[in-house]
Amino acid sequence: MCTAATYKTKDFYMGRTLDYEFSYGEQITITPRNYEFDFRFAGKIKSHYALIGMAFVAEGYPLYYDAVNEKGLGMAGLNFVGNAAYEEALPEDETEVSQVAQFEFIPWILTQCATVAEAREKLAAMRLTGTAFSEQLPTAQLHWIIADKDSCIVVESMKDGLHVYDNPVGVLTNNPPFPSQMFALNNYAGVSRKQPESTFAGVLQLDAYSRGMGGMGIPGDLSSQSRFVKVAFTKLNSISGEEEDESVSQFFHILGSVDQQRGCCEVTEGKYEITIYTSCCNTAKGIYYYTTYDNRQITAVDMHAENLDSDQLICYPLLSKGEVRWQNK
Ligand SMILES: C[C@H](CCC(=O)NCCS(=O)(=O)O)[C@H]1CC[C@H]2[C@@H]3[C@H](O)C[C@@H]4C[C@H](O)CC[C@]4(C)[C@H]3C[C@H](O)[C@]12C
Repeated sequence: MCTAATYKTKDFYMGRTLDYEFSYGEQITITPRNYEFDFRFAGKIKSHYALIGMAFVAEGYPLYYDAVNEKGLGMAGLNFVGNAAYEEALPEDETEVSQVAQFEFIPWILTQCATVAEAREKLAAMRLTGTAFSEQLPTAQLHWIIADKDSCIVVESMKDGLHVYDNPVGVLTNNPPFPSQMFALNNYAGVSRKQPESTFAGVLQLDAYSRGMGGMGIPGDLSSQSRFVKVAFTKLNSISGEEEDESVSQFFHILGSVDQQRGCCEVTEGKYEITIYTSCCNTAKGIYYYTTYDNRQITAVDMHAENLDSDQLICYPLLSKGEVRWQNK
């Protein structure tokens, strides 16, 4: 499972949890402006917006899971297994629109678009193909969240075509498709951050017998639908200061509400999904903050500390070993 969320204070933040039972060896990856993208069908882009995000670099190519660009547009891919369906690639002379392989989708949008509005224009003129990166790295079944400080959309490529939905909640998890996720929020219309009132039945006077009963009724399991509801409630009720440290701290608490602990979700015999990493990107400043399962200390990489006019990828391996800060020895 995975969860993505956006958060706005003085700046705009976007991030995700990556829940899985193994890691591909992903790294924080900065793609500077002059790294040449050689798209499978859409040709080369030599000069473009710079990106920072999490990617598995294969054969020198950044296979992004989530990223933001220097203009403040962000995007993340989350599993959509069983529902994702892509187009067959057509010969060039049989289509007028750009064909983009699913593994190229994040760089295709983020190298060229500064806003969600511009991304929408690209989406209206493209076919997303199921082309695999390689035999060893087959097609990933994903859907995507794309956001800037003003709006957020979800893109789902399904058997009946490419859907682009407004996302007023700024949250995405996995299955079912986004409209069903949104619809499920109706079941929680009565939930409140306040202590519950006794409205169960007129003949009964029920007691709010403990503090902390705000949010009563929100699901707590790790299913995708439940995480959607939980993180939407947490994010939309979230209160924090506006400063960077307060915003980043709060963001990790929002995604922490759906953190996945080893042992709770067995995906195959003896294999457990865990939150491998959690990210939070300040989209205005190009800073990628992250924690890992064993390293709860927030670590950060700033894209603007690098030479963004270079043509070489810049990678930082995840610092995944945690440290205890002793106070008495
Ligand atoms: C497994 C990841 C999604 C995690 C997630 O959503 N978990 C939920 C599990 S569940 O269904 O709800 O059980 C996805 C997110 C991004 C994906 C990667 C990116 O799309 C980049 C390439 C794309 C290649 O086609 C396959 C390898 C790959 C490197 C992908 C591997 C894997 O599918 C990733 C890492």
